[in-house]
Amino acid sequence: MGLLVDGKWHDEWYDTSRTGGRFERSRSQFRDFVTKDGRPAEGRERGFKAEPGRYHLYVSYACPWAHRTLIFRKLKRLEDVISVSVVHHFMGESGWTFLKEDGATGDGLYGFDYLHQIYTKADPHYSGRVTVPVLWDKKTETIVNNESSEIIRMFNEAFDEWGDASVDFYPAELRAEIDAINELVYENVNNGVYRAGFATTQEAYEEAFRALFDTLDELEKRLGRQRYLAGGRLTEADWRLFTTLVRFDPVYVGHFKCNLRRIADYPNLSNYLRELYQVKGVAETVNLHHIKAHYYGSHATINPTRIVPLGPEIDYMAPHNRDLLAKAEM
Ligand SMILES: N[C@@H](CCC(=O)N[C@@H](CS)C(=O)NCC(=O)O)C(=O)O
Repeated sequence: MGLLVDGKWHDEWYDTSRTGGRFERSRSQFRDFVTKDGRPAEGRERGFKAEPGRYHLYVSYACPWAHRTLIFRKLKRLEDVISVSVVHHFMGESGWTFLKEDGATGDGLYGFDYLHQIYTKADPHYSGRVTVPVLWDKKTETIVNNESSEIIRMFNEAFDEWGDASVDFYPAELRAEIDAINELVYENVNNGVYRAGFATTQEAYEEAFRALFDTLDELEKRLGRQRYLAGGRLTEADWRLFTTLVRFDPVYVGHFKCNLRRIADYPNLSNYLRELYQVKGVAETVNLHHIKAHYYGSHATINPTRIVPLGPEIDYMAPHNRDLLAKAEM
């Protein structure tokens, strides 16, 4: 685990000394958009035109943020349009690597050994964390964007000429609702589990833990009234929650000490999780081996023995009861 400073790799764990033991996620730095016409998106500098075969995605199967982009690529039928490389699940002193074993693909473009080489190829003076996902432009050989919430917005519409235009996870009439849910879920759940797990003081841990379970309790109630987070229609908000829920019982309960309740203890959340898992194509994007091996194996400050627990036994393919709640007409 480390970061680049002016293009040089430094092996360093997160510094929580100036934030009272609180983990603060750093802001993603590459923020341009691929657009249908190639003009820069509002407020962004560089323009990138949507073209089949031009873009490449670097992901980890372990990472919940990268997982969002894999789900969108799959459900928008972009697998032949956007190519992918999968990093190895172990993130050690060199950060994410392209070690080609155990389901990792290696770097399909340059044959690099480390993901940080992709960042310095884009910007030889880059300073900051080297994270997945990365959306790479093969034509200009640079990083377009390394912020998952924006990459999924591009996948949702920019490539519709080649993908499935009938699928829209961010419909205009639900945007305000989706944005509000995203904010709550990002802060307290998606990032909340990390804030609990990476906290280095009791106080910081408890703060994150309480906000996490208060929010899960609230979501449980919401899902008792409606089928999906924004109502009767499956949206981006659901996929963003899904990638945390699917990792929760196998990893966050134990490794990140998020153990007040398991998702299995929440009837609505657990049925909802199974429904999403069973959406055609989604199970193929979930790699529980990479997920468990990454967290338990890579975070030596939290799990120094690096032993990966064998349990729990979970059947995400077991039937769910969400048909009891109406699905909106699409
Ligand atoms: N805001 C980013 C966060 C991505 C992120 O933090 N990814 C983690 C893996 S789950 C990572 O690559 N961490 C490496 C590091 O922090 O050094 C996004 O959503 O795309």
